[in-house]
Amino acid sequence: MARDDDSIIKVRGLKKSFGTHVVHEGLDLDVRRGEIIGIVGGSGTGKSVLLQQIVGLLKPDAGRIEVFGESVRDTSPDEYRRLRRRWGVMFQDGALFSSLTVRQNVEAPMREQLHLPDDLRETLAGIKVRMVGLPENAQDKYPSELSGGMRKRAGFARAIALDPEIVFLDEPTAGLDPIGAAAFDRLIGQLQSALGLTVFMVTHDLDSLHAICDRVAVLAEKRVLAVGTMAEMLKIDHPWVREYFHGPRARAALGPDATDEVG
Ligand SMILES: Nc1ncnc2c1ncn2[C@@H]1O[C@H](COP(=O)(O)OP(=O)(O)OP(=O)(O)O)[C@@H](O)[C@H]1O
Repeated sequence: MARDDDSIIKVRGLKKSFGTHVVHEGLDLDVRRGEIIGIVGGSGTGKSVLLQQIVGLLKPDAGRIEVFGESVRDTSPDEYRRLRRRWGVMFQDGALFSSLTVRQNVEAPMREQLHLPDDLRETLAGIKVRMVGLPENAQDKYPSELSGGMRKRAGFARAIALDPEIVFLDEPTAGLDPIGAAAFDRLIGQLQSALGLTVFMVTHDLDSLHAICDRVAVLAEKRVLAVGTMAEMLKIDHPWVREYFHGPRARAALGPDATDEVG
C-alpha cells in the first residue's frame, strides 16, 4: 500500500507549449510508490504529453520533474540510461517493432541495457511473455499476426522486460472490447501487486479507474485540477469533472448509487 510521503514521481510548476498553444502551465503532481494512478482529462488536455515529459521523451519549457528523486532533465546521458532502466513504457497499441517477433520485441530493451548470454535473454523474455498471459506459441509470432488485445499484452511484456519499478501505460484498454478490457485491467492489477509496481496510467476508461486505480488525477485548465480517490472525484464541483464522473457512462461503470450519492 502506498504511503503519503513516498512520492516516486514529483512534478512541480510544469510548463509546456507547442508554438503558441499552451498545453501545461503550473502543473503539479505527485505519484506515490506502489499506487495505480489513473490520468484522465478531455481530449487534447495533454495526458500523453505529460507522460512523455516524465519519461524524458519531451522537454518541458519550465518546471521540475523528479523520478526516484532525480531531475529527469538534468541527468547526463549515462544517468538517464540508468534511470530509464527503472521504468517501462507501454505506448498506445503496444508500439511494437513490426519486423520483430513478440519475443524479440521483449528482448529489445534487454539487448540495449543488459549484457546477457543469448539463451538466458531468450528464456527471460519467454517468461515475461507468459507473465502477461500470452500463449506459448505467441512468442514467435509477429505483431501483425496478433489481435489488438494480444499486441497490448506483448507491449506490456516489453514494458516489464527490465523488471521496472514504474510502468507507464498510455490508454492500455483503448480499442478493446469490454471483456478484453476487463481482463487487461485484471492483468495490470495482478502484476502490480505481484511485482510491487507503481503504475501511471493514462486512460479514458471509467471501468479501469473503478476496478484498479487507487487514485485519479484530472487534467483540465492546463494543470492537474484534482487528484484523489474515485469517491473524492464524485464530490468535486467542476463542470468537466461532474460530466465525466456523473454522466451516463459513469453510471454504467460505477452504478447509479455511487453517482447519485452527491449528484
Ligand atoms: N509533438 C507535438 N507537436 C505539436 N503539438 C503536439 C505534439 N504532441 C502533442 N501536441 C498537442 O498537444 C496537445 C495535447 O496532446 P496529448 O496527445 O497529450 O493529448 P491527450 O490528453 O493525450 O489527448 P487524447 O485523450 O485525445 O489522446 C494536443 O493539442 C496535441 O495536438
